[in-house]
Amino acid sequence: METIELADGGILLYEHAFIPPEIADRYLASLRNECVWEQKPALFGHMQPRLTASYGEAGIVYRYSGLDNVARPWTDTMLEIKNRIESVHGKYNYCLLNRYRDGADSMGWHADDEPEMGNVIGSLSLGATRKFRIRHNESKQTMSFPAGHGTLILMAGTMQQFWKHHIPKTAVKVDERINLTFRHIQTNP
Ligand SMILES: O=C(O)CCC(=O)C(=O)O
Ligand SMILES: [Fe+2]
Repeated sequence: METIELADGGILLYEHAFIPPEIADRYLASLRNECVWEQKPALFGHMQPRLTASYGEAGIVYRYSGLDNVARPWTDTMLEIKNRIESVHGKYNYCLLNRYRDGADSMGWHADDEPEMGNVIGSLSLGATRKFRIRHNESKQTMSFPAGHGTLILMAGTMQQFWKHHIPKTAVKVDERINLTFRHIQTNP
């Protein structure tokens, strides 16, 4: 595990082959089949350029960009992945999954900085390798990390306050990629 200390207290932990390839193959196949994948609306009448799915503990709703994402119950595959990531860092009650069907699917620059969200996000990538890019809000310093089959990226510290991240489109012909972001969403008492 590589620890990258970012400007202004952001922390990024990176491990390229966190999950061995045979196990990552099994996770990818299971998640493609067992998740309920949806394409959700984005701003200005567009649709998000990817598919998503929401899983977690009962009663968790993750709101972002005006969308309510109600968690479906954890699957066995997700619980297995969650345990592996928690053994490194963090404690999670929700997972947002993103499925990038090809190089035209992407995720724009954003921070996961909703007030109810914990500062630790555990992100596992499966399938095609895509670039995970981060950029400092003020200095615009940019870094790029290859997110491959079994790569773990943990975002922690103040990263969501001072940095944004995204998955750019690519003109290179790439296969499908599934990413899981495990989060901790605070519930109202
Ligand atoms: O696909 C990725 O690696 C990034 C996903 C992400 O940033 C998010 O779900 O908030
Ligand atoms: Fe994100």
